[in-house]
Amino acid sequence: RSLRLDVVSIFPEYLAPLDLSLIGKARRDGLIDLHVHDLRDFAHDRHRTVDDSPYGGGAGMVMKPGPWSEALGHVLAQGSPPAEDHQPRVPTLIIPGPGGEPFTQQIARELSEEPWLAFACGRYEGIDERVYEWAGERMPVRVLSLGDYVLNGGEVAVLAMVEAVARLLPGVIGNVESLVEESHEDGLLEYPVYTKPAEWDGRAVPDVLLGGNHRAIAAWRREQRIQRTAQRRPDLLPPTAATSALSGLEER
Ligand SMILES: Oc1ccccc1-c1ccno1
Repeated sequence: RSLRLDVVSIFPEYLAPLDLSLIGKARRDGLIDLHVHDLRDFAHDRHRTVDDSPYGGGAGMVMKPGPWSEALGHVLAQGSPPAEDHQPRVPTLIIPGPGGEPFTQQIARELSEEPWLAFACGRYEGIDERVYEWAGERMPVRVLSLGDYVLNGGEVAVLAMVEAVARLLPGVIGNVESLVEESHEDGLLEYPVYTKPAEWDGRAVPDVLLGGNHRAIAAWRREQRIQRTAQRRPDLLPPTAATSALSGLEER
């Protein structure tokens, strides 16, 4: 199964890291087909203008609708005529933004099932609202946020989302078992990990991990995940589990 990715940005070189390491190998292996488009190629005035001052006043600049509709129209055109292997003719468009739905591992899993994703990287104070309407009439659109903080643009968010999605594709990650016991895979944070030497800086590795009792190791790791989640991310635990896990901590 291969994933087609289209990214539209005024800083296409920002997406260069996608050529490296895992994603780069996945591209060379044909698992990912990445196309980065420069939004300015779709701004036809002499200065290739992509932004202008906001109606209603206010600070900053807003990205103009025209170039976006041309760029996204160009992306859509890559899907017709219908691909011979019955790929859907439209991508799911992801628009990163601070006001979006929180991007989670669950959403990464959903997106990794899609054959075609497009990403629109907004800069400045955002993209003219009519672009969201225009796009929503032509393809599924999801506005997603990496977290509750402000970036200068969507490129960093796209790098993170593409990595989170691509690593779930079969064949991108070598050992698939590492995909199972990681943070957020089943709603819990990951357990602490150790490697040689068995004693370092006067600090020992928990005895249970040095023995061969795999049942005891699995139980210890499960307990660590629950405790660590209760300490750092009680919001991930159902209320009763959070308090009982924490009360277990207080007694120690
Ligand atoms: O702050 C942003 C500006 C543009 C595009 C995305 C973001 C953002 C912030 C958090 N997640 O995405």
